[in-house]
Amino acid sequence: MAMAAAETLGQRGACCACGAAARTAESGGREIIAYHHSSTVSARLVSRTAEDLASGRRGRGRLRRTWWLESARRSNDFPSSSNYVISGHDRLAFSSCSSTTSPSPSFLIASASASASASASASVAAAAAAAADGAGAGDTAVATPPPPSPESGGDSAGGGEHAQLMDESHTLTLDGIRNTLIRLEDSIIFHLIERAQYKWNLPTYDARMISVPPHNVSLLAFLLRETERLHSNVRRYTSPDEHPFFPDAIERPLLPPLLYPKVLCAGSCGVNVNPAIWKMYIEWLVPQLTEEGDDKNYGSAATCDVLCLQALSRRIHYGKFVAEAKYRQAMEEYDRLIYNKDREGIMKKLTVKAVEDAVVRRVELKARTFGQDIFESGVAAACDSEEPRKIDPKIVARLYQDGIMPLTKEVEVEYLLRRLDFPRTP
Ligand SMILES: C=C(O[C@@H]1C=C(C(=O)O)C=C[C@H]1O)C(=O)O
Repeated sequence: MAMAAAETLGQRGACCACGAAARTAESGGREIIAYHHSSTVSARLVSRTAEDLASGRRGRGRLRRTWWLESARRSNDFPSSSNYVISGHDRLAFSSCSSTTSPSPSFLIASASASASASASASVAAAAAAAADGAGAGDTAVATPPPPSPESGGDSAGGGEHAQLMDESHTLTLDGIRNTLIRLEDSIIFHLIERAQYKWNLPTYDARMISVPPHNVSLLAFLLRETERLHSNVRRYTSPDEHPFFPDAIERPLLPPLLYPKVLCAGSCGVNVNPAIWKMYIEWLVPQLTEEGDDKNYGSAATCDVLCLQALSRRIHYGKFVAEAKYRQAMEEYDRLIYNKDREGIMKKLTVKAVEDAVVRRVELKARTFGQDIFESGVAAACDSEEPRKIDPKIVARLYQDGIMPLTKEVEVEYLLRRLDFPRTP
């Protein structure tokens, strides 16, 4: 079927997945990204200007149309000049590969010329990311503007070469990612212990009690926003595991861009559950964690809050890497669930109850251990004693059980639902 549609377009190209012959049509400033992908084949048309394509610059790509070949076959709705008017500025690529067992997720890009393929790959991924933003997101998953693109690095102050980080995408393993999550537990618990030394200090969170100009927001919102703005200057939010709470505050980095290995699919930057993390933290966690009342240490409390929120966000959005690793282990099955938009089925498939139980047991023990005093004699209170701790271990266990893990899984699901629309950049 793919071949038939490709022949309708009547042009030539090559499938980067398996080297099979492919068909493309090209004539200018728009492009269709086509890819075959395990059991599904799809084609996407993303509009970009001819100038953007020619310069390899990231344009404001706009998703025009997606064809799913499996459903297209049923409805006779093939991407052809009869159901989409291919203008003089359209470029189309369409994989003719009929394989249903591609070795890895991949896609085919119609580049302006064969020699431009490398930069075109990057810019098409950027266009796809931009299209993801335009598509919007669900209740908890809020679209974040993609970080300033490495391709546009010439504008950064400081100049210099793009630094290419080691490409470790091929070593992405679930065990490796789980180890990172375990290490992040330590950071979260230590930050919570720091915050717990101050009282609740409600005025820190209520703009009616302390309102900071110019946006007249709460003290915490002000401090976090300004922290993010400052950190964006040193390219914090160009890292795929960092997500801002205030995307509108992000500025262009002063440092030249780092080129991160492309591990996640291009649409992943559209998944940002920080609004839900913020709500959970302020409305549930802080009141549980702290002693009720007001000790006037609003600035100190807010400083701790910033570190807690950033650590929570990092851990929860690591779900994208978890999802990618899980996807690579069972592509065919996930493809089917994603294709059917089976949110519940995806959630069921990625949930590992035994791992979750172990996480809850471990974080409770860590909180019990880290939250005790070490005496000069070097003898700490016995781990299982009921000596008061700097933090209630049961609250940390509940935080993971009812907050962190459900949100991590929400990120995993949202990421996977975008996984076929935006394949991993090769
Ligand atoms: C993160 C994973 O995915 C899910 C989420 C978990 C978590 O947030 O800790 C634990 C197990 C899974 O249900 C994983 O499998 O490790």
